[in-house]
Amino acid sequence: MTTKELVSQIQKKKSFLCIGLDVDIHKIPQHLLKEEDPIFAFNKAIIDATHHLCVAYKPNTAFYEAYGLKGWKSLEKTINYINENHPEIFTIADAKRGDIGNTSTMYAKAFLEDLNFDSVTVAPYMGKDSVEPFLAFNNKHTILLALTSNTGAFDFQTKQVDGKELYKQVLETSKTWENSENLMYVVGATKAEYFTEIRKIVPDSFLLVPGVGAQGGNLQDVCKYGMNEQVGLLINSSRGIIYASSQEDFAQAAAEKAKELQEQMAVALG
Ligand SMILES: O=C(O)c1cc(=O)[nH]c(=O)n1[C@@H]1O[C@H](COP(=O)(O)O)[C@@H](O)[C@H]1O
Repeated sequence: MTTKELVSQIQKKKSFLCIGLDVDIHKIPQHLLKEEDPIFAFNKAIIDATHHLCVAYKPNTAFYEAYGLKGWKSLEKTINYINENHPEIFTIADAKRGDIGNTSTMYAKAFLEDLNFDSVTVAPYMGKDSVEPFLAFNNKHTILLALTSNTGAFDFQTKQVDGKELYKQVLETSKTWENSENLMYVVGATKAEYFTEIRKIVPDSFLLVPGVGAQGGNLQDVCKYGMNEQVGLLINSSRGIIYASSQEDFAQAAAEKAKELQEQMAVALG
C-alpha cells in the first residue's frame, strides 16, 4: 500500500487507529480453546468486529513464534484473512528485525514478500546495510525504532552521541539511506514531550505510536505534538482493545474500545 492510499483511508474512516493483534492464548476467552486454531478464531472475530474502525492491524510476531509451527500458521492465516477481505487495511509485521545485509534480505522476503505484509518493524542498531534490504521493496514500508515506549529507551536512545541524542542520530542518518521514502518511525506514546523535536527532523514521515492504553500514553498529547499535514500518525493499542472482555462478548467489547479511540481521533482530525 502506498502512503497516499493510507492517508486516504485515514480521511475516509476518520481514524488512524492500529489494532495490535498480540494474542496470548492464556488471555483469550475459554470457549475459543475448542476451535481448531484458537488464535486465528480470536483474530478473525476481532477483525470482523473492528475493521471499519481502524486503518491498520499489527500482529506482534512474538505472540505467534511462541507457539512454533502452529503459531506461524495462525499468523499466516491472519494476514491472508486481512489481505483477502480487507485489502484497504495497512498491515504491520511487528518483528523488530535487522541483521547483516544478506540476512536482512531474507527477513524482508519473509515478511514483505512471502507473508505479504505492507510493512515490518526494524531495529536500527546494525546500521545502513542492515536496513536497506527492507527499504528495497517497492510500496512497502520499513518502520524503524526511533524512540521506544519502554523505560529502557533511556538506556541508549536518549544518550548523547557526537553531541546529539542517539534517537536523533537514527532519524537524521536514516534519511540519507537509499529508498528512505519507504521509512516510517516508531515513537512511543509515553514520550509525548519528544514529539516536537522529532517532527523538526522528520516533518513528513509517518510515525507508528504504540503505548496508549495499557502503557499509559496520552492520545491527545500525541495528536497535539505529533500530527502533521498528512496526519502522519498510526496510533496502536493492543491489550487495551483485544482483551476488553474475556467472555463471549469479547469481539463486541473490543469494538467498543476501538470506537472510543476512533471517536477521539475523529475529533483530532477536525
Ligand atoms: O514496535 C512496536 O510496535 C513497539 C515499540 C515500542 O516502543 N513499544 C511497544 O509497545 N511496541 C509494541 O506495541 C505493542 C503495545 O501493546 P499494548 O501495550 O498492549 O498496547 C506491543 O506489540 C509492543 O511490542
